[in-house]
Amino acid sequence: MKQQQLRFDGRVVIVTGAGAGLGRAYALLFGSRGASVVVNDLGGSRDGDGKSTKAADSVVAEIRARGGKAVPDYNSVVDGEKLVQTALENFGRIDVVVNNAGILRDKSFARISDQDWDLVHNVHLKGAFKVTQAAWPHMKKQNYGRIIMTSSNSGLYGNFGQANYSAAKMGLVGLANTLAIEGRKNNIYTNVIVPTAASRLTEDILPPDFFAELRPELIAPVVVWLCHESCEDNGAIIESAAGWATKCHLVRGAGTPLRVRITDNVAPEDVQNQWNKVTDMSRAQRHESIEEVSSTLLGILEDMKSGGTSSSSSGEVESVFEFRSKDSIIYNIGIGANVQNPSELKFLYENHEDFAVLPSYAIIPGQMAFFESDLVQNAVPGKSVDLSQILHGEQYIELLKPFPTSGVLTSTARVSDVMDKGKGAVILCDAETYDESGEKIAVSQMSVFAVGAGGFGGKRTSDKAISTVDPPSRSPDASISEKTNPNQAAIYRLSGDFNPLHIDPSFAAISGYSTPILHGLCSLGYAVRHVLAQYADYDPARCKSIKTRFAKPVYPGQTLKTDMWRDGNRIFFRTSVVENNSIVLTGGFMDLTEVTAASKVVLKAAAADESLPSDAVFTGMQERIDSDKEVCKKINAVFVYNITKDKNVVATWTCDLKQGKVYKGLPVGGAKADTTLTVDDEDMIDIALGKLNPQTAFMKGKLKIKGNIMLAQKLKALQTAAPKL
Ligand SMILES: CCCCCCC[C@@H](O)CC(=O)SCCNC(=O)CCNC(=O)[C@H](O)C(C)(C)COP(=O)(O)OP(=O)(O)OC[C@H]1O[C@@H](n2cnc3c(N)ncnc32)[C@H](O)[C@@H]1OP(=O)(O)O
Repeated sequence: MKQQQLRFDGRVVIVTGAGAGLGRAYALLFGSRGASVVVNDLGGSRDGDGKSTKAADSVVAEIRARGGKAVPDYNSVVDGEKLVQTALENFGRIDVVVNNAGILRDKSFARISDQDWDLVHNVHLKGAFKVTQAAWPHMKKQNYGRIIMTSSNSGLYGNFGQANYSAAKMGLVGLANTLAIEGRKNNIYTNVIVPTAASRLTEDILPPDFFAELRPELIAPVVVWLCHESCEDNGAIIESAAGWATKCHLVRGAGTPLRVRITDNVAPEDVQNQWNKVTDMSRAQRHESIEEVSSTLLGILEDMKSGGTSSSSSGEVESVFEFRSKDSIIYNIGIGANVQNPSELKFLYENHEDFAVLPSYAIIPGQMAFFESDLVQNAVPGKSVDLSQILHGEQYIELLKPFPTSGVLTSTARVSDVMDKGKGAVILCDAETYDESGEKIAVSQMSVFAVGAGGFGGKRTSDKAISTVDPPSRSPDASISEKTNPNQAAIYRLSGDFNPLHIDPSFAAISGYSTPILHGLCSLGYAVRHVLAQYADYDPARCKSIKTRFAKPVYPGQTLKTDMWRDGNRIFFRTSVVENNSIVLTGGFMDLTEVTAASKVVLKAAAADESLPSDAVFTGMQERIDSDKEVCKKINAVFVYNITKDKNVVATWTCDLKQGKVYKGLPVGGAKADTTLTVDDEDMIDIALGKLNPQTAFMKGKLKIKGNIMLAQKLKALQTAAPKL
């Protein structure tokens, strides 16, 4: 379909300084689009001297020659009401004002005379004010108006020799900002154009070949669009040149408090200490209004009143983590995986049919995001956290999918809260990790204990903290002991935590340790292996979530003993150092997923199914049913698994864990992987318990099927009607 031409029939447009250059190009384009144009030009020279009717007349003649409507106006823009009068007398209304007229009086700052200053300001700033103000009541009355202010990169960025011009041009931005607010309710929109054009103002300033590409005709369409009734921008600054255009914004950094409490004063030294944060633009943002800016200030004051939380901690960073099979193996060795244990070969050999990375590896991408940013360093209000004094305090990880052994993952990370523990601060570091398809695969929370960063008047507890859980009071159900290698920290650090605390004796001494200590995540990795060995047949896919507190340091070479208690799918654990009997990991638990037994059966069946493509992938439970897993857990009955190729579901299995049976649903070739069944919870339970026929549920409108999947096939799959495996 052909796009409709943007027309201005019945609209009256004033273009100031329209005798040449940009103004002429605007006037001609408006004229060709049906507008009645007031071609204003005083006919003066580039620096504002002299007068002539020639310039305006010739443009009017051009417009008329092309069948358009135009009248000349020879007034100075400072007499704005006269220009508007010309419009009203000739065309009876005024709809659009393009403030374009301008002159130059370039001199280095010291040489600018009062006259140079006043003339430039008169034409650019006062002229725009006068013409616009004269048009304003008419626009208000008709409830319609479009205004353009012309600024310049000289204003936005400054330019040697143009102090008077730069100031006027930036003044026009301020004028437009406020007119955009005042005119909004009357449908009067004001925008700013920042052109770089070949004009008589720039002809001997720009290099000739560059100059040739800066035709005003390439900017005129941008201005004309901004003035059209269908353009909804108001208060925008649009830069354009050479057939290119972009929006510009003023932005503001995240900033930082210069004092902790509302009762504190600010000394110049406080400013000096915080200067890096004051000038940090890494989290700069555009603010839409003065109200928005004021309300952030109110929030900061509220923080100060409550003794300071972390207003500077609201930022989020994104980090990309690329890893290969080799990195997975190095991590597995780093947490003690050992070829002498045949069950662990799959963690050390990339060609093993069950090659896998241990599940605590899912913590690493999120942790790397914090290492790469200064989120932790800046988290405590009024202080810069000393990174030589941080300890890993606690860790939580939840795996939403089995973790891959290689790939490119993206993590988002933020400080979610900061607690003041007196002698230290506990910084809650939350992260989410996504795979290449954008699916969230892990959620983590790292607590960093910043020794010496407490006492800032913050709160002691946080509802955002994920709690540790004490084990049952009975004796452990099982225990595994294992000696770590004296090189354990030296190996573990190759997985990305290069904190010298774990390798450099002099650095460890500064932190008060006799020798470098083991990474907290290394000790945790040992405990994770112990739990998997004891309760999950070394299957990392069975790990759903892990939590622990690092209560005391561990030294490489020490023996770690993990005591474990089982309560359903929750395994509590506590780890101690055998040599000195000190408890080093407390409040630990690992939640195991229930469905893995069924997954295994499905995988085995899929592998034996010759009708499936050899490169089909097991993608786990269907998305929707996965999100209903609490329901599934309650009934312990039905899970549906998909086998996928190229993101298309090629086969579905249904597992009835209660009956211990697995059925193959009919292949549903062509269905998209994100095709989902949605069932409300009660019905899901009833269907799973066989009380409700899915067909009936569907007929009652309770079972909805989205996507292009064949209905009958899908229902059959859910009914588990296909032959048993
Ligand atoms: C930029 C990226 C950042 C990446 C960070 C990770 C980088 C890694 O390289 C660092 C590491 O791996 S360090 C090695 C692992 N961690 C450790 O060895 C720390 C061991 N823990 C300790 O020494 C103490 O618990 C200690 C020193 C932490 C606290 O002991 P105490 O000072 O004696 O505290 P205590 O009097 O027992 O309690 C005071 C309040 O603090 C809370 N708390 C205690 N231990 C905590 C811990 N580990 N984590 C979180 N909070 C903890 C207490 O609950 C108490 O608070 P409240 O009174 O409100 O209950």
